[in-house]
Amino acid sequence: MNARTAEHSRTVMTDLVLPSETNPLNNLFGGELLARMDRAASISARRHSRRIVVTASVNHVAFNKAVPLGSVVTVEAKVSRAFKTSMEIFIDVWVEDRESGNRSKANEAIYTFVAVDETGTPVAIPELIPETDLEKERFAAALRRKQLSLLLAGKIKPNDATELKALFE
Ligand SMILES: CC(=O)SCCNC(=O)CCNC(=O)[C@H](O)C(C)(C)COP(=O)(O)OP(=O)(O)OC[C@H]1O[C@@H](n2cnc3c(N)ncnc32)[C@H](O)[C@@H]1OP(=O)(O)O
Repeated sequence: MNARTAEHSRTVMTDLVLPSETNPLNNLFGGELLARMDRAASISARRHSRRIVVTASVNHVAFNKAVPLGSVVTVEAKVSRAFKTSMEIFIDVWVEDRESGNRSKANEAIYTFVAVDETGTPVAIPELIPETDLEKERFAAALRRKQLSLLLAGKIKPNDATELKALFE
């Protein structure tokens, strides 16, 4: 299986914030943003693996900045590391200023997707090659995040979270 670059999986989705997608403060509803991020991450995971992919976990979400009604929102997803059958996807959310056109970072999230066959059984995926400094940084920390997610889900024992333990040694 040929390794693929992180850039190969880059997925960019740009859309408006409509009235039906806002909360009582007229800002984008959190669940709507989660759905947009899930869609972009799913396409990104599919581009890397060329397989059916399912969301296994939402590892991290930060709603740092409210996104007002009418905003132009860009969701950018990229695979940050591929393991055996699972992939970590980093999602950056940008909002475009109407007058200047400048983009500012509003939110970010990290999702885990698993590639599966037609019966839903996990299948092996290609390795990921990080190229830029940011891609390399995210790649390096991904194993630690995977162990944290598995630990919180009760799927590994604390002793098996070697990367996490190393932080405290
Ligand atoms: C596109 C969509 O939105 S689909 C809708 C939402 N998602 C779903 O319906 C998925 C439902 N869940 C499932 O089908 C299963 O739980 C799966 C396929 C995600 C995992 O199946 P499991 O039987 O747990 O498989 P298994 O234990 O072999 O894990 C598969 C991989 O997922 C990883 N994984 C499983 N759970 C987690 C988790 N909570 N956090 C991080 N990684 C996880 C495992 O570490 C393993 O990774 P690796 O092979 O790269 O080392």
